[in-house]
Amino acid sequence: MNTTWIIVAVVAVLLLAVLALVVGLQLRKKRQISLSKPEERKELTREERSGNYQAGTGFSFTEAGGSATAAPPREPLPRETPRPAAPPTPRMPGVEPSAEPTRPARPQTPATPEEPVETPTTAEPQAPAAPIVPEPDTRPGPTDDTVVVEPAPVEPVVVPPEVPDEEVPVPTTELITGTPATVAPVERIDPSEGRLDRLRGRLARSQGTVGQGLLGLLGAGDLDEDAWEEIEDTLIMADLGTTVTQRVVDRLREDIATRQIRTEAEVRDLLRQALVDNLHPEYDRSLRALPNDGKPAVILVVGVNGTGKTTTTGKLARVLVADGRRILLGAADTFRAAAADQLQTWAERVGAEVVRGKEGADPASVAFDAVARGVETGVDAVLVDTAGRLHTKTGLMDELGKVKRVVEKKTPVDEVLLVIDATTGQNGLMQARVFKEVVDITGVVLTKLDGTAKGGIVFQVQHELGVPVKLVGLGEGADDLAPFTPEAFVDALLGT
Ligand SMILES: Nc1nc2c(ncn2[C@@H]2O[C@H](COP(=O)(O)OP(=O)(O)OP(=O)(O)O)[C@@H](O)[C@H]2O)c(=O)[nH]1
Repeated sequence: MNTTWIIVAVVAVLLLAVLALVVGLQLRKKRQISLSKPEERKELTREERSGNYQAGTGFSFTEAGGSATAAPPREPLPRETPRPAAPPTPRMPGVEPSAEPTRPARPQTPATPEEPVETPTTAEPQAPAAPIVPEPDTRPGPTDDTVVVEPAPVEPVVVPPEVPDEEVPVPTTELITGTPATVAPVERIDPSEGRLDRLRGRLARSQGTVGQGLLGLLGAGDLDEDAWEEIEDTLIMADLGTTVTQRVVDRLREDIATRQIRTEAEVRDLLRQALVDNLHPEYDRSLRALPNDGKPAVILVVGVNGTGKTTTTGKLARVLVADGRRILLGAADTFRAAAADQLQTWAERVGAEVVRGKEGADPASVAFDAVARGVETGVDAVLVDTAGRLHTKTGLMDELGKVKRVVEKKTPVDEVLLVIDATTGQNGLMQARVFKEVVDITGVVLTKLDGTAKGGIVFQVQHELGVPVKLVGLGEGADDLAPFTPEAFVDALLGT
């Protein structure tokens, strides 16, 4: 009897062990997702391999109006992205690509900038609280702080600042030369419409690492914990940051589990959608660059040294001129004379006036004069290029705040565009945080996307600050500026 019971017990234990083993194996299998490879993998075309940053849209400009404020508060991400309506197609003459403008050669050292000596932080900088002592001016002509330069200068006129305010520097003589009439552009400008199409391939390097890495992992077959960890690492390496990375991965895991996804193509679609949705396609990315109520739109271009502010200002001027707009450029970078020269070259090429200050002049004064001049001459937009400044230097950031406040004594600032160099990665986010606090940025221009294997900083800046990326720089060429669209960016990233 006893022996029988023992045999029964042993058999029962054995049965239980086998059962546990089977259940364990089933559970493990469930956690792994096997993707079936498509029967025949379609060979990518050359264009598809080359980055594919290709939205067929043009730039979107809207009327100026009211003070520049940051983007609308973030809302919860929609699960399905509604395709945004195509922005209105700008008026464009049929023109041909132009050559790149000549500019003074200078070393490109964004990380270690030629930075002005910081002004004292205790008091608001007074007129010319010059960071450097200007060289004695031996040139003939005006000795004042601000001049307007035109292709064909005429009789000088005196234009005093209109707003008596202690913060508005009151120069003794403010000399402005030139007439408001602009001349025809000296060169042809690339049409702005469909520009992304023509710039396809510039993100090839990004695609090479991020896109191929992710799709390689997702398409490899079993998606176990190790694979998900690798996917996370790839996203973090691409500068998406931990929060956005987690959101993307969680979303992917959930979708793959609940939607019975089994093919590589389906996973690719899910990845694309998760990335696009995390780029806030709902944000308004139009530029307030059109006049309102007879007053020009005012755009301030800010950022740290060497990110591409002057180049972006020049490129944007070209887009607006190509769109039939009259613009005026303000060279409020009074620290680096070459920057004002550079802007003047851009202005000459598009036939725009430029108001520039002498080296060491108060940038707020120059910016004010530029805007006053633009209002007086009835241009459509005034683009003010400011000096590069490290976000860590309080004095310089205070100076920038003053520039905006002073300009607003004359007319509201409609856009404050922060130019971020995409190659600087995480640092770009820190810059954005500080600049947003000081001047309430309304949009980001992400430059040098053509030269980086990352670019994921777009996700972080938008996610954390709620500020839309509005434009991207995709090269040094005069027309290598394009509107930012989330779908095109993700397609370029994934190489689809
Ligand atoms: N590859 C590439 N280079 C760019 C892009 N945008 C600007 N650059 C280059 O970056 C360098 C710096 O550009 P600038 O426009 O002088 O930069 P900045 O911010 O005005 O410089 P500071 O006035 O010194 O602060 C130049 O060599 C530009 O040609 C871009 O989108 N792609």
